[in-house]
Amino acid sequence: MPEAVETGVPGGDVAARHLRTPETDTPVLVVDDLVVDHRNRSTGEVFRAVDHVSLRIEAGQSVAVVGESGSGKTTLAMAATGLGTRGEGDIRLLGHSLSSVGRKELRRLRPEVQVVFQDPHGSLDPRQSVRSGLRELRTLQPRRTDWIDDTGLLGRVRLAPELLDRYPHQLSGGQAQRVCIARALLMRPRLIVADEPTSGLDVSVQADVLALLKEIRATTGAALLMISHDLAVVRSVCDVVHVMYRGRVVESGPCETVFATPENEYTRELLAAMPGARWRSRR
Ligand SMILES: Nc1ncnc2c1ncn2[C@@H]1O[C@H](COP(=O)(O)OP(=O)(O)OP(=O)(O)O)[C@@H](O)[C@H]1O
Repeated sequence: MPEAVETGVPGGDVAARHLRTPETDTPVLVVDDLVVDHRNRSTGEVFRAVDHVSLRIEAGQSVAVVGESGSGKTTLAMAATGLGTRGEGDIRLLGHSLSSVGRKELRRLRPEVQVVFQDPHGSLDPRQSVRSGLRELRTLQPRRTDWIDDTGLLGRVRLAPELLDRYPHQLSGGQAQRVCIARALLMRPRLIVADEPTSGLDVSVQADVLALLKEIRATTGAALLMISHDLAVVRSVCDVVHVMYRGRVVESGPCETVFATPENEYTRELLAAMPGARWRSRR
């Protein structure tokens, strides 16, 4: 069941009310027995990056995939959202199976998933000002994006309107990531995938960006799939965690349970080795 989420939106905020997605019982994402192989271009060797993984994200839920570098988190997220190598297994996005959906339907579904990447500057076109980048999105999706103007949108991610005329190289890492989040928000997605959204940022702005993602989830009702190696980040943002090790999900459950009483040896090692360990020992 989708959880009840307070919008926290002031009464007069028409744009925010329009933004909020309708509650629905259809899970945003269901991944069933996904297998993704990568082939090494020079040796031809096949490497199994995702090995029979299943997971489910309900409407409005906040789900994390954690694991060390190379464990297959990004491959899983990209395949599961139809944005990367598809692999084998069934993936249902908003109730539509990606293996049977037609091109037109896929085009309609695409904007429902927005990805925020680790490197905000790498995600933005260096030749486009913030304003012209937003204009391009509005041209591509006029009806989806007409709920708010540029100034209002930047306000939602706590950026001053003056930044509209800046180019990516004129933005700090934190500002650029907020622009990326604004671009995602503009599309009114049902699922936001955040792939290590704070690991390229100064420590001083990491907490602000996480707080912003949490707020956007609460005010829009969008589900969140957070990819991270940082357990402290996951704990502060997510309800449910899946722990990945060498392409497999080795443990899943509510964050509080998995972090307090990890059952898998690898999860215990992660907790001991990562910043989350400090959090646990402080409790
Ligand atoms: N396009 C590709 N071609 C070949 N191998 C790939 C490709 N993409 C990823 N891999 C390999 O698949 C494995 C999983 O990579 P993936 O990026 O999904 O892991 P990850 O857990 O997200 O790691 P990181 O946090 O470092 O991004 C790694 O060994 C990686 O080298």
